[in-house]
Amino acid sequence: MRIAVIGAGGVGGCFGARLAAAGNEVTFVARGAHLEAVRRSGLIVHSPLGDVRTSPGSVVGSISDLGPADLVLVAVKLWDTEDVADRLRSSAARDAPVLSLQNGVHKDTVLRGRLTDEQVLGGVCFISAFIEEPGVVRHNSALQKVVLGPYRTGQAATSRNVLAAFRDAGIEAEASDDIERTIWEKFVFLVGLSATTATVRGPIGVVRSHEQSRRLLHDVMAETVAVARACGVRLDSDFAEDRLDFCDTLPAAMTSSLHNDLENGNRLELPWLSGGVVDLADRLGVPVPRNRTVADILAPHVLGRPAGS
Ligand SMILES: NC(=O)C1=CN([C@@H]2O[C@H](COP(=O)(O)OP(=O)(O)OC[C@H]3O[C@@H](n4cnc5c(N)ncnc54)[C@H](OP(=O)(O)O)[C@@H]3O)[C@@H](O)[C@H]2O)C=CC1
Ligand SMILES: CC(C)(CO)C(=O)C(=O)O
Repeated sequence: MRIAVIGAGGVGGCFGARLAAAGNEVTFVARGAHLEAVRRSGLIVHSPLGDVRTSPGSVVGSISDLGPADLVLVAVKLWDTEDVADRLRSSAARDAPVLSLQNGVHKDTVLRGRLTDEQVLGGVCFISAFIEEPGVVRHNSALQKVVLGPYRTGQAATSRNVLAAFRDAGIEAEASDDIERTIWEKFVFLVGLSATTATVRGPIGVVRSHEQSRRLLHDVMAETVAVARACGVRLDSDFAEDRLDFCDTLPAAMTSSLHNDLENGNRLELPWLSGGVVDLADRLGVPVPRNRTVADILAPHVLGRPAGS
């Protein structure tokens, strides 16, 4: 399969390198120092599942340099989604099925609005990975999973082919018959994990073992469930309790990419996490005081470490 991976960072780098190692013709789109390093030496992925190195020729510097593809994976941070969709629309890969592995409930709305409705599949991924230095991605744990599915019945065969490509590459991959709900299920958990680990500035082990931060985790997720239900997504009313039980099964040291980005002084995806919950809630008239407070506390950090801190 000819696979274009837009964004060769933690997510795109890990999944793209595994798909390449399985014999797919993978082309990464990268930029800056990362692009130069991958051009020189290939993309190196250090992983507890085994290290991988891609060939130096497998990267281009712009979406407009892509050739025709059988699948496009989108793995950029959420603020780059509009730009990626616009560039993709005028590239040689414009007709390929598109699967975004990004977080949140907004990304596919953006992609479906700017590309064709028929080409965008739904998906989420579960992994913890980041760019350690230009050309090098570090995969932190054995967790490496995708869940994907069609938004429309006409996409069923494509969705099955993409699922098979992931599985053939040794990646845990599940089919969802209600991908919108699956994306919201991950969102509820992710908003809770991100909000609490970033504001407590500690991993889930710390958050869940203190009464007040544990209640915060529950309440942030319960508010997100209420917003999902107001959007018409069929989540059970006690889904936050279910996710709290799930949080108790996680390794104590686990944290969120938002918390990592905060600690490293990077730009944050907050406007699409607790901030995104607040925006949706305001339109729907759902009270979300906990998410609003989290968004307010972290607001000074959204564009990176604030001057003077
Ligand atoms: N990291 C993780 O563990 C997880 C992340 N996710 C989600 O996956 C998405 C991607 O995150 P992550 O992999 O961490 O992001 P990274 O920042 O590690 O990687 C994104 C890469 O894409 C590059 N990029 C952005 N736009 C373009 C473009 N137009 N052309 C070429 N390269 C481009 C960025 O470059 P530059 O740095 O110059 O902007 C960066 O190198 C996010 O939505 C995140 O929430 C989901 C699960 C886990
Ligand atoms: C929760 C996790 C690690 C799961 O993939 C994630 O998506 C994130 O922190 O961005």
